[in-house]
Amino acid sequence: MSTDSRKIRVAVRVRPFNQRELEGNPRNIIKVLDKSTLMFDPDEDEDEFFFHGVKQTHRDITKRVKKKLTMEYDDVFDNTATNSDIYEVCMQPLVQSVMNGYNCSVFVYGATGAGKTHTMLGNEACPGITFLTMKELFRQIESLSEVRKFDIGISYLEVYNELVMNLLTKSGPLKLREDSNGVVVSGLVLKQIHNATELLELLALGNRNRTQHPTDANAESSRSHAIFQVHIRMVEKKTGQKRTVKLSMIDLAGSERAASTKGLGIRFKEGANINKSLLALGNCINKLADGLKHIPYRDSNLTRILKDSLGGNCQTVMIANISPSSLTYDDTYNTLKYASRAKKIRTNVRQNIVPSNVPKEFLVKKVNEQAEEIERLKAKVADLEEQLRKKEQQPAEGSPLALNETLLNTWISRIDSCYASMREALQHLIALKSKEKLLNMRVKLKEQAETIARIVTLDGSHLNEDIAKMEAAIDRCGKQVANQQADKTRWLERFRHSLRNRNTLREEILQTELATVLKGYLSGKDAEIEAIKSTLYKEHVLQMSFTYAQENKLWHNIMVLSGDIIQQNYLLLRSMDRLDSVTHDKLKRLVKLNQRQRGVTFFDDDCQQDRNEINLSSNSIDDIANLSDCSEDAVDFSPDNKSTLSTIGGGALKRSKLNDGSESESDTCPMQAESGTEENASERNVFKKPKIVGRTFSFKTTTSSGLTRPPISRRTPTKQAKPSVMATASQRLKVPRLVVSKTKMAQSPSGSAVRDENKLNVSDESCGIGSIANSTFDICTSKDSETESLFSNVLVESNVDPQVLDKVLRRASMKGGKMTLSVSKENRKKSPKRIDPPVEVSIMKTEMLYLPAPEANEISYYPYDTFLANASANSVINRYRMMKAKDGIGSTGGVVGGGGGGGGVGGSAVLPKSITARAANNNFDSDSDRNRHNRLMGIVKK
Ligand SMILES: Nc1ncnc2c1ncn2[C@@H]1O[C@H](COP(=O)(O)OP(=O)(O)OP(=O)(O)O)[C@@H](O)[C@H]1O
Repeated sequence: MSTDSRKIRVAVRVRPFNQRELEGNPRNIIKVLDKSTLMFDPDEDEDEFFFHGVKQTHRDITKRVKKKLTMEYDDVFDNTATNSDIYEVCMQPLVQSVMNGYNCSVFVYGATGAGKTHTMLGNEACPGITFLTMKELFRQIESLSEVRKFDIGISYLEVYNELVMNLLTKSGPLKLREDSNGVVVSGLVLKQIHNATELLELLALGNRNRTQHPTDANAESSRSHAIFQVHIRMVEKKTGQKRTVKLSMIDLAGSERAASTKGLGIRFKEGANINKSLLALGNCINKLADGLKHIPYRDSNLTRILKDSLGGNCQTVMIANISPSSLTYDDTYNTLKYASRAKKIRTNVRQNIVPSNVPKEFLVKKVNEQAEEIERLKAKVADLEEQLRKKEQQPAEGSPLALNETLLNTWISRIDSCYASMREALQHLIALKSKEKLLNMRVKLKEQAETIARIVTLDGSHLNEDIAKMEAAIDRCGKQVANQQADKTRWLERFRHSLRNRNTLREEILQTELATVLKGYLSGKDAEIEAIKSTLYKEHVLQMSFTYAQENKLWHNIMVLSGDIIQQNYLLLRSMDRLDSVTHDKLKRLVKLNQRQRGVTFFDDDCQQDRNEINLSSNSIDDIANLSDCSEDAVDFSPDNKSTLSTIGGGALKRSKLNDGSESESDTCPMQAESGTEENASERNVFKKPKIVGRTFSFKTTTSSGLTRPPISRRTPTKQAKPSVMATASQRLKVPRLVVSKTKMAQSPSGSAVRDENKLNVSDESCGIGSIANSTFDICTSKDSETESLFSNVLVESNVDPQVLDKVLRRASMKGGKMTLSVSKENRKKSPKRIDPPVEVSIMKTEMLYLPAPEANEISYYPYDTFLANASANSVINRYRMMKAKDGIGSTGGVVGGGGGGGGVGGSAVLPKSITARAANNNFDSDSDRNRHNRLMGIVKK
């Protein structure tokens, strides 16, 4: 139901001079200028006056100065206008509104004898607007009778001396009350009419009952306010929609001053009441015109009845009747002023639709339709808002930001394509290497089997045949390896080519203004490559482990069967007393070997050379399983690259099984091949597997050149006060170290005592495994919480029986900067009390945790997830926009959060600033904060 705000339509009707006025030769004070304008108190038309033939222009100073007020209204009717004219202009539109369901009202205002009743009721020859309106109303009702059902009831009231009377029944006074529909006259019974003729009869009846007294101004002066109301109820036959409307036609009593009526006694009193109600009406009109909220409708019964018409849900027309005679100068002037004020009043009009008789189904349907409409509009609004938001976010075409984004997208697609080709080459290369390693391992295992087959044969009849089969299988493996060499070389070349492209691209990017943003993206791409590599390594190791496990199972069965046969033969020979000393010795050695396998094996220094030989052999099982020679580490961690673009920690740690750092494979690592200068190689950080000195638990860092590297603790911003240490640290890979809490003198191969703080001396052979158990080692000499976190996930490898080792590992714990390896009493009982040769234990895996590098040339390590999240082109663009917004682009340190190393890893910008900042200060509120930080920053080295 729409509500419309409309002004009151104000018309002014000027009646002709009546007989009395004409007799008094009055002056015309109204000059109608056009259909909406009149002039009040115009100049008089004067005859030209000539004196001695000369026109006299001087004014008659005895005459009053005229007001000459030009006033504008909606309609102005001069003295020639008929009631029909008034009806057509003012009332016909109202009739249409009534039929559309709007309340309407019209009231005539003016001094006594101004023509109000004439306008409203007229006479037989000239019917008033009430009759004409009702006639038209009935005509329209007739034409709509097919689709609507109408009920029409009328009431005719008068307000006389503040009393409300029913003119049709001459009963009263009636009381007024207000309900939701507005002001209602209590006990008012509507008279039903069916045509305009019936109306005329009722109007005549009502007028006869109306209080009238002759005044000086009007012989038939109406001394009351007459209110004629038509109540129409319309019901749509099809839908049941109901409308109830009210048309009010009000003939007000004369607004003249009491003096003009020259009334005395009762006349004076009624005049005072008339003026009181009209004064209240005037107040209401004034306040409504001023837009005030409180309107004093209750000041009089007239204003209470007119409340709807003036300020409610009603289309209202006010017809101000005036006399042109100068005799009513003041009354006319007041009427015009009121009319002008009333022009400013606005009413809120709405259709009075009451769907009370509508079927329920229809209402449900309507409600559903409207609910759908609301949802549709809501979705549309949301859609439009989203479009608007996007549009606002989009940089204007041609703006520097838009241009830079175009450039950024170009760079991103170049980077994507470069890394895609690198990824493809890497995947093929690693797959080929993995296959080659697997084949080599099979060859090795078959050779071992061949050796055993030559020994374990029943009569030698099938030996040659079996050996030939094995040889053929070995040959086939060898051929497969040879066949894929060409492929391997091709993919290696492509990989190297893509690496060169990447390096060139990096150099180019560094020259651009977008370097700061793109460095982070590049790092993310490096992380992707690293992640792919890790996945492929994992698959390779799983495959190798499976093959190895199958082989072990076979060997286990062979050993069980062999042991059974040997036992039986031994007992047989002994019972026959045929056991010679040589066989007996062999059996004793076998038993001893078997015992050693169950216990812990210690290697003497004498074994070191053999061990090295094993490790150096490209055919060793360990080496075959190791794919680390496909690593890109050497490239990423060369000093040169540190100063440009750092990569993530995939290459942070390279563990070599070689003491001298040389590669065991004939084909060098592709990554190393790119940047593998000798100098770089010497700087490469290699976790060297420890030399075994007695029962030494050793762990130290060396360079590949064999030089012992000074222990490097993780650099943190809090250590920036030590520039000498930091300068070294920033150039090198940060490697944690274990330091023995009570350093003992280790035995060198030559027997001389060597002090090595990086080794844990457990040479007390009386302890055996028990010495490892419950041992506590300090983590780094300078204990600090950060170094501790470096070792938060330590795995230990040993030559101890895997089952025992496993039990030890399960009890390896870290607490307060100490690492404790412990076995339960139960396990210790099972373990041999004394073990010879010595235990070899080395750190296999640690969880390496690094903080972001605070300086441009620092290497930083970030978790894959962080980089992968950062690797999307969108995120780069978003970051770029963010930076642009902060005006930080182009500045070296503007992007990077925390340490602010612009030349470092841009990826750190994705870290929560609070964390990086606190990390930079090494200032964590709690352990959980530190752990959270470590999780964000950590990389598990595998
Ligand atoms: N436009 C008109 N044309 C011809 N005669 C008119 C016109 N207006 C009024 N008259 C005549 O003027 C006389 C007074 O008019 P009317 O009774 O309508 O005045 P009124 O404003 O109703 O006065 P009151 O307030 O005292 O009732 C009537 O005889 C009426 O016929």
